[in-house]
Amino acid sequence: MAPSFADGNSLFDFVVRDGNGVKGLVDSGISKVPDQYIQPQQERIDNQNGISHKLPPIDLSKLDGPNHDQVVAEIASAAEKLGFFQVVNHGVPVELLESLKDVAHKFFAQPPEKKAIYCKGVSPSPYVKYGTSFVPEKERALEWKDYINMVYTNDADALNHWPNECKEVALEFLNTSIKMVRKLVEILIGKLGVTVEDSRIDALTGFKMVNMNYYPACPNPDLTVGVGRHSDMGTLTVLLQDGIGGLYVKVDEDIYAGRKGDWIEIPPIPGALVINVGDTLQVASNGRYKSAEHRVRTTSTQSRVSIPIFTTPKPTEKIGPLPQVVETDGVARYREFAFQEYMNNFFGNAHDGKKSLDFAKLDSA
Ligand SMILES: O=C(O)CCC(=O)C(=O)O
Ligand SMILES: [Fe+2]
Repeated sequence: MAPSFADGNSLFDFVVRDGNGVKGLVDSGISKVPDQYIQPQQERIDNQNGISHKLPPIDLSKLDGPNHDQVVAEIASAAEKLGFFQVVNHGVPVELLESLKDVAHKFFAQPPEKKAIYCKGVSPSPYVKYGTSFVPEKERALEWKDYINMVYTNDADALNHWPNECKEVALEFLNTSIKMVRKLVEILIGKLGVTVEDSRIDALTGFKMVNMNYYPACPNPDLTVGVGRHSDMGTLTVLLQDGIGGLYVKVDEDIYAGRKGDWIEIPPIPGALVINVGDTLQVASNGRYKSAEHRVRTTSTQSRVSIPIFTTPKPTEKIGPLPQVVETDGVARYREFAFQEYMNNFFGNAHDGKKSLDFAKLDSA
């Protein structure tokens, strides 16, 4: 029977506090979205006008052949302009991508009480958190998304702490992706004209987590968002999306004539992974690479899953523009900060586009 949410508090308690999530809300039999999910007009996503990102995915196997330099140039150009690109032949087995989507669906199909054990404050592990929306306490309108977040420290911890339903596949995804991430960061740092020892690459990617996002089918997709406008806080994100679509990126540079400020869809490509630049890489490159503002639409017909790996510095790491880049540019556009401070600011506010970067911006930015 559909629960009655006489006031906003009881809905919040049901969805957030008791861990039923949006999935629980939909399963309770609602026929329209509750007011708490209705986005202000300017945040709603009109999918009629969207254009699709037509650039072909970058074939990473070509890094080992005669076209190495051209592929390097494509990667750097994508990171400078859109901050988003797709890759194939990335070293992550394609069958693993299928298993990941399956286990994500299986995890969220469990009864709420099986997932709620991982809610913030009660989770048996500091490495696992299940939740809904982004920071529900701070949001004007909630996001139509449930998620599980798994922090990586080492393989043994992951196998001991992460949920049984998904730990093996999620760990293999992380371990195979991380090799590609290191290669991409090396390439991007190299293209800045900087020689950075391995340790600096470790510093930029020393903290890793895997999320599984679940977006239930939504009765009013035109009123809601799956994820609101934001950029990711870390260095690079590797994202597996399923075939449903709905991931949009804001065009910041004039890469599509006259399209600056528009949103373009990153279309699902079977076997491909999506890579996007996060705020940390924008800061480290002194603004040369762009963290991409992105958001996710909901659909009325099917539930969607996505599985991102976030690579970020360790919380204790000091982050700022790389000194050699500042020297070349003649100006530092961002200040130095401990990454923990950046995280506190990021998770202390609702999603609001690229506002997260204001925390580090200097007047010269
Ligand atoms: O679901 C997606 O396609 C993107 C999710 C996302 O942007 C995030 O989890 O930060
Ligand atoms: Fe994101």
